[in-house]
Parts: sequence; C-alpha cells; structure tokens
Amino acid sequence: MLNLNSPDLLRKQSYIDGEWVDADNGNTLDVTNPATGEVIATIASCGATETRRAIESADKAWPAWRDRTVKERAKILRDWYNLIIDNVDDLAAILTAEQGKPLSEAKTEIVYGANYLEWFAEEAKRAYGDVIAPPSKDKRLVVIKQPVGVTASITPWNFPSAMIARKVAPALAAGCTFISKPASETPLSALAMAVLAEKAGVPKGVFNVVVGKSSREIGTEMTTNPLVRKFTFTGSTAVGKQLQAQCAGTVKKTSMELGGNAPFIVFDDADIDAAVKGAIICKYRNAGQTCVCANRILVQAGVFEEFSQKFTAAVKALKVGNGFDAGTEVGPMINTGAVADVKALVEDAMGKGAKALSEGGPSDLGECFFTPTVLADVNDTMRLFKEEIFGPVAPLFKFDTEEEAIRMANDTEFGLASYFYARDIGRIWRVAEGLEYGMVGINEGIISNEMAPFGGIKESGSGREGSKYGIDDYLEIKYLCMGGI
Ligand SMILES: NC(=O)C1=CN([C@@H]2O[C@H](COP(=O)(O)OP(=O)(O)OC[C@H]3O[C@@H](n4cnc5c(N)ncnc54)[C@H](OP(=O)(O)O)[C@@H]3O)[C@@H](O)[C@H]2O)C=CC1
Ligand SMILES: O=C(O)[C@H](O)CS(=O)(=O)O
Repeated sequence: MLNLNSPDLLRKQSYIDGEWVDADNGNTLDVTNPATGEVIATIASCGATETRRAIESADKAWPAWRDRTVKERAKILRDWYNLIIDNVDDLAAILTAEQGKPLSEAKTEIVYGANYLEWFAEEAKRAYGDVIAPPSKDKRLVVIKQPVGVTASITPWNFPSAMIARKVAPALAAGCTFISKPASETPLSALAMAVLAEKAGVPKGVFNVVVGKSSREIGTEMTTNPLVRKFTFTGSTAVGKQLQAQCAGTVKKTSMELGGNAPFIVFDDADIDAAVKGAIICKYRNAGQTCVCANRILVQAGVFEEFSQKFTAAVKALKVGNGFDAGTEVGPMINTGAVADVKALVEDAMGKGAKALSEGGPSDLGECFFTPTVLADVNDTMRLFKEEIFGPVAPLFKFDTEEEAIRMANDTEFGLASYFYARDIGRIWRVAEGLEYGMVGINEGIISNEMAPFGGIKESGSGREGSKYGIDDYLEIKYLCMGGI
C-alpha cells in the first residue's frame, strides 16, 4: 500500500462543483500498479450525467472567475504551484504506483507540470490587446482579449499529472473554467491535483475532475455539449481525429497534442558519445512511452558501427525494475496490451530481416515488463518505421547522405518532435529547416519545458502548449470599433 505523508491526497471519488462524489449509478473502477498487478485503489467510475453536471458547474463558475483580476488568478495559480512542490514526494509516489515510471522520473514530471502553473501565473498578466491606427479621424480601433470560456480536456496515462497541468494552467490563467477527464488507468494523480487546487483557493466549479472507464461516453458529452467552448486533447492521433470531428457540431475551439514518430539522426560529424547519451534518454524515458521518444534512430554509415556498439552497450546496462526500487531506469509498460503491441512490432521487423543487437522482450519481472531492445538491419517496409512504437524498442536505420536522412525523417504523417546530432553549422541550419516537425532537438535529447512551445504539425496535431504562445489557445480576440469621435 501507499505510505503517504498526506493520505488525504489519495482520493477515490470524482471532483465536481467543489464536491467529492461517487458515480450516480455506483459504478467503480480499479486502479492497478503495472509493476505488481496489485489494486491500489477502487474509485468511482462516472459517466455522461456526472460530466454534464461538471460542465454546468464550470459554466456557472465562469463569470466570477473571468471577472477576477489577473493578479488574483495569478496568486491562486502560484499558491497551487507551491502546494504541488511542497507535496512532490507524495504526488510522485501516487504517480509511480499508478503509472509505473521510476520515482525519479515521477518527481521530474510533477515539477515539470507544476512549472506550467508557475509560468502561466505570470503569463496571465501579459494577455495584451492592441490599439490600431484608425482608417479615419472619426474612428478608434481597439483589440481586447477575453477568455474562451468552459474548457474540457482529455489526457493520456503516460504523464498523468503534467499533461493536465500543461492545459489547466493556461486555461485558468486566461479566465476559463476547466473539466479534466484523465485516463482511467491513471486517475489518482489528477484527483490529487484537485485536492491541492481546493487548498490553493481555486473556487468550486473552476476545476473539475471526472473519472470514468466509459471514456467514449464522457468524451461525447464533452465534445457535444454547447456549454463547452474549448476542447483540448492529448493522446493518440486516431482518438484525436474522432474527438475533433465530434467537436465540429458545435464549432468548438480545439487543440490537439497527438502521436509522434520522432527521427533521431546521428551524422558523421556528431559527438558520438553525446549522441549515445542523448539517444538513451530520448528513447527510454518512461520506458519509451512518450509521444516525443526517438522512434527511428537514423545513423550515417561512417559512424554506424561506433554508434551502434556504444548505444547497444548502454542499453544492456539499463536497470529495469519496479519504479519504487532504487536505481530503476526503466519501469513496466502501462499494461499487458501495450506489451503485446510492442512485441508484435518487433516480431514484424524480425520477420522481415531485422537483427537484434540487444534482444529484449517480455520479462520475468512481471507481465507488464518489456526489456529494452535494439534492432539493426531494419528498413522502411517494417511497421516500426511508420508506426509509433510507444515502448522500449530502438530500431537503428543506416543512411548515406544528408538529403537521404531528411527524406527518411520526413517520410511519415506525423510531425511532432525530431532530433539530430551534428556539429557543422551549415548542416545544422539545413537540417533544422528541412525537418517537417513542430520541434527539433539539436545535440539534445530532452527538449520539453514550460517556456518552449510544445506541439506538432501534420497528424501530430495543432496548437502549442507552454511558452508565450500557450495562453492564446484559451483567449478570444475581440475587435472594438468606436465611431463618432
Ligand atoms: N502529443 C502529445 O503531447 C502526447 C501524445 N500522446 C499519444 O497518446 C498515445 C498513447 O496514449 P493513450 O492513452 O494510449 O492514447 P489514447 O488516445 O488511447 O487515450 C488518450 C485519452 O483519451 C481517452 N479516450 C480513448 N478513446 C476515447 C474516446 N473514444 N472518446 C473519448 N476519450 C477517449 C482515454 O481514456 P481511457 O484511457 O480511460 O479510455 C485517455 O484519457 C500515443 O499515440 C502518444 O503518442 C501521449 C502523450 C502526449
Ligand atoms: O506525453 C508526452 O509524451 C509528453 O508530452 C512528453 S514531454 O512533454 O514530457 O516531453
């Protein structure tokens, strides 16, 4: 069982209109620890009726929250940030228990998410408008920015805290109210955030968390209820497309943070040791279950042997285990389905001629564990060239020229994160400009932070989270034309 300093953080009900509630029909769902299979909590499993109540509560709370001064909203966000930081150990323990990632990674995620609250507490004060030179002497033109309104959000299990924080922070900073549906695999982190939101003074109805295994039912209510004016989603491209289509009926503003297929390119002028280090963290963070993980590692022929030997040795040295065990670097995958999906991708590649430089696969550590794997002799006929692996498998592709590397990297419908290691300044500019992605890591494998615009192009989605751009998704631009001056 979880041994928390503040047991009050572990909640088993949804948080709607400032109240902790059971499901109307009494339904429940189990939250299990993927490392051990043990049930860590049995919690209320809500559906459409509770979601509708949360939306109505958020709509009722919106005028008063919108009319708070930006400094009042900023102070509450800052207080929320401070409470999360003060409770980082408990929040990380809850996160590791329900998601599996190593405790050190969980703590990093909690702080990373909290940083968005800190950042947008300040950005709230910078939602500037404009005064425009008038077309005639009798007019004055002004632009003001106002909050979009009730915002609904659906987020994935791989970052059960930070993905919510990355959305609720700009939303509340802008003056919107918010309903969160976390993944049913990992709801406890979201509920713990609600405990601290309440303590920080977030008024009832401003932040709601609806948990339920009937995600389709909840999502349909969120995407079709006319009171919801903004819908923000982080998850797979397939589900994102479906939800975006559902929003069309009421023309909601949407932002989509979807799937990825990141190339990680190592050129022959790279610092190979730095590239190996960057590739390891980029590929195996969260057991490879992030949308920005290196999905295809492309290595120039002249350095392929050196890179593949050093990279494979580093992979073999990775410590796989329970996220609570000291020194664990790779935890379990989220569930057995995820293990089966990754296993199928490896089998497809091996069946088409791939060679294992480090033969991983299902592990006797537990049914959700998959030992890190490195494949060579891979090609673009294999599923793992086109599909998001979302697991601890690294395929090493060989290329000859810079042009070939850019063509291979761009040969995908995704466009989220990309990475390359090189030192020639001309090459750095040519490749950075040639990659069709929303984000490019240059001699760096970890690029996400609250100050940078996170997001993708093509079928990786639309909108940006974080940075000075992130609040725009939650603001409407209003043009005032004053005549008769
Ligand atoms: N661009 C980004 O920032 C990120 C993208 N992702 C992407 O997400 C995927 C992995 O996460 P995963 O959780 O499996 O993704 P899913 O798209 O399966 O699920 C994401 C969320 O959507 C919910 N959901 C699933 N189906 C529906 C539906 N029909 N209607 C309403 N809600 C639904 C899920 O709820 P439930 O699980 O309870 O069914 C979950 O809360 C990968 O493709 C990854 O690339 C992940 C993180 C970040
Ligand atoms: O869910 C994800 O994959 C995150 O967006 C990755 S990151 O923001 O932590 O890099």
